[in-house]
Amino acid sequence: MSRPVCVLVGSPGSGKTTVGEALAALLGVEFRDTDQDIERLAGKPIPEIFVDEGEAHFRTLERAATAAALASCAGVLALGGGAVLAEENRAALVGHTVVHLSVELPDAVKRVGLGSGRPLLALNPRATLRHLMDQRRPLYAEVATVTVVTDGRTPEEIAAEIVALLKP
Ligand SMILES: Nc1ncnc2c1ncn2[C@@H]1O[C@H](COP(=O)(O)OP(=O)(O)OP(=O)(O)O)[C@@H](O)[C@H]1O
Ligand SMILES: O=C(O)C1=C[C@@H](O)[C@@H](O)[C@H](O)C1
Ligand SMILES: [Mg+2]
Repeated sequence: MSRPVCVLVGSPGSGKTTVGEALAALLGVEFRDTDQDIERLAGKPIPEIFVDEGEAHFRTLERAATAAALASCAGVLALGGGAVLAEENRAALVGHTVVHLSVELPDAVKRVGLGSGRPLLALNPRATLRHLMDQRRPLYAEVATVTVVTDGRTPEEIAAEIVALLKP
């Protein structure tokens, strides 16, 4: 059993993967991302899991991936944007250092763009993102031990702020 140095949560486009990689490099620790774990185990990209098996099945895989990563990651761990929806995942985060990367709609829309790879945002990304963010904001706040604002800032600036926050 090991525990992550910190766990990153936040909306799609908040920068969990990008900031997480930069943060792990600064700290000299491994970077782990449950979305990548799920894709590796399933042998296909997340959009294909949504199409072939549906969102409920993806959420089942996500609960298992979250529990496994919390128990085995000793570095920086990024969770999926929707992981906080599950009470089981929120309960599993108690006692961990959880950093909420906050982002407001304009920056989130710019970052997510019209790119592929985010099945929930395939239709009407702006309205869907607004709805997801309104629904999840209280859940990110519930699990977070610290919130870091990301709007208008580079991933490197954000990672450096987190390093400072993690110092005892
Ligand atoms: N602070 C930032 N400033 C500008 N662009 C950023 C910033 N953070 C991330 N990005 C860009 O936004 C896009 C989304 O970032 P990223 O994939 O890291 O988000 P995420 O939180 O991991 O999303 P998801 O929940 O979908 O996995 C990427 O193209 C990334 O380069
Ligand atoms: O916001 C969400 O619900 C998701 C975010 C991504 O990280 C992936 O976990 C998946 O595309 C679902
Ligand atoms: Mg990501």
